[in-house]
Amino acid sequence: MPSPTRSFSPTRKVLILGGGNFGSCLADHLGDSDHEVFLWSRQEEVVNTLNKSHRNPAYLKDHLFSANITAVGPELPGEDLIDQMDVLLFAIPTQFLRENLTKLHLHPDREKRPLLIFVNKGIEVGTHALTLEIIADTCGAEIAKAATFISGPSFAKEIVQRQPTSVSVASFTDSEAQRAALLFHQPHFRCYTGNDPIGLELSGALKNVYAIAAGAADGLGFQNNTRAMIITRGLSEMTCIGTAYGASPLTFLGLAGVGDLFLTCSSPNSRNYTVGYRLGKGESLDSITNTLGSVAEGVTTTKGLNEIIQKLGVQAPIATTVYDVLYGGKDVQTAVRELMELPPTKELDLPPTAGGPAKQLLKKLGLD
Ligand SMILES: NC(=O)C1=CN([C@@H]2O[C@H](COP(=O)(O)OP(=O)(O)OC[C@H]3O[C@@H](n4cnc5c(N)ncnc54)[C@H](O)[C@@H]3O)[C@@H](O)[C@H]2O)C=CC1
Ligand SMILES: O=C(CO)COP(=O)(O)O
Repeated sequence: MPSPTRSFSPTRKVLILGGGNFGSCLADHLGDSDHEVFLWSRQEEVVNTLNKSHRNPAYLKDHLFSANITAVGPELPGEDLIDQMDVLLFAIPTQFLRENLTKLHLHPDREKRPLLIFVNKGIEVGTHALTLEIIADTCGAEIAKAATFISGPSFAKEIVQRQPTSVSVASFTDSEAQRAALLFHQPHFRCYTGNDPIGLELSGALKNVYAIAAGAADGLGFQNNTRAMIITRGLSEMTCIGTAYGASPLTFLGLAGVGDLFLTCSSPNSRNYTVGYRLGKGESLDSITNTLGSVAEGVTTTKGLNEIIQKLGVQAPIATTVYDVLYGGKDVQTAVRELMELPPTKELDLPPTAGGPAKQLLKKLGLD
């Protein structure tokens, strides 16, 4: 039974960039809490239909959206709208974030610019940058330091039905994480704050790769033992990669880590799991991505992650195998057999934390 909404934050003007499943869902969530919400979509039909009938014709089609949402687009909003906003929330897939951030003009002075929140879960192809680094490159270190990230087990489809849900909210700037948490916090949507945005970002991006593996195992017809193995060994790999990167290993035990890993590895509602499932059934990657109708960040993240794994020199056999299946022409059956034939190893062998890519990123942000 959904609980009533309560405002933990005064009414805010919020612009959400990205009118897909998650952007629309969060617009609805904030509209329901009486915030004044603007939702940017680059799809004209989405803008017109949302404004006319509070329906999104492309995503979450069955849902009647909050009347507190005004859709804008298809052009990216200009300073006239942005300057009025208290909050900007980015729900744009990671591969398109840089091109959009480059076009926005944000005031470097904290008092003169909105709170910035990012909810995408991926690693940029080519640069293998996290979102923090994309923000630093496009908007500068001061803005990246104050950016806030939300991640955790949260299917859009279930949030709009007000099913009890919890997420992690992280920023290097505690006050910004608190503000974002209060904005979203509701009796049916709990927010927990933290100060390891690098670990939180890695958690959200990496779990998508393991969701592809779990889906593939289910598609091949394997059952519960196999899925539990992939989730647990996936968590171990995520923690090792994250620790070598310079994140806190504890972050991977939170909602953004094991919470979201568990969710997306066990549900056909996950696009990443679905990609894996269809691969396991023998379909080609091109055919799957051309017909999925929505983004599966794990497909591109697998590429960037593979480069990160090579650079860090950590052992991550499941992630490496997903890369070989997606991009190396390895068939799924052979991939499973080869993984199972690996010699025994220690269950958890955490690498040292010092000196990973996080150190360079912190230096770039002036936080070293
Ligand atoms: N759907 C979900 O339940 C959740 C999604 N996320 C994350 O949120 C992000 C967005 O995901 P969804 O909304 O689900 O994806 P989606 O596939 O439903 O929608 C993608 C949106 O991106 C827009 N888009 C495509 N190309 C673009 C470009 N060049 N510039 C700007 N916008 C562009 C599309 O028009 C569409 O509005 C992803 O990183 C995803 O991992 C995070 C938590 C939950
Ligand atoms: O991240 C998600 C829920 O937390 C959504 O997962 P998918 O992108 O795999 O659908």
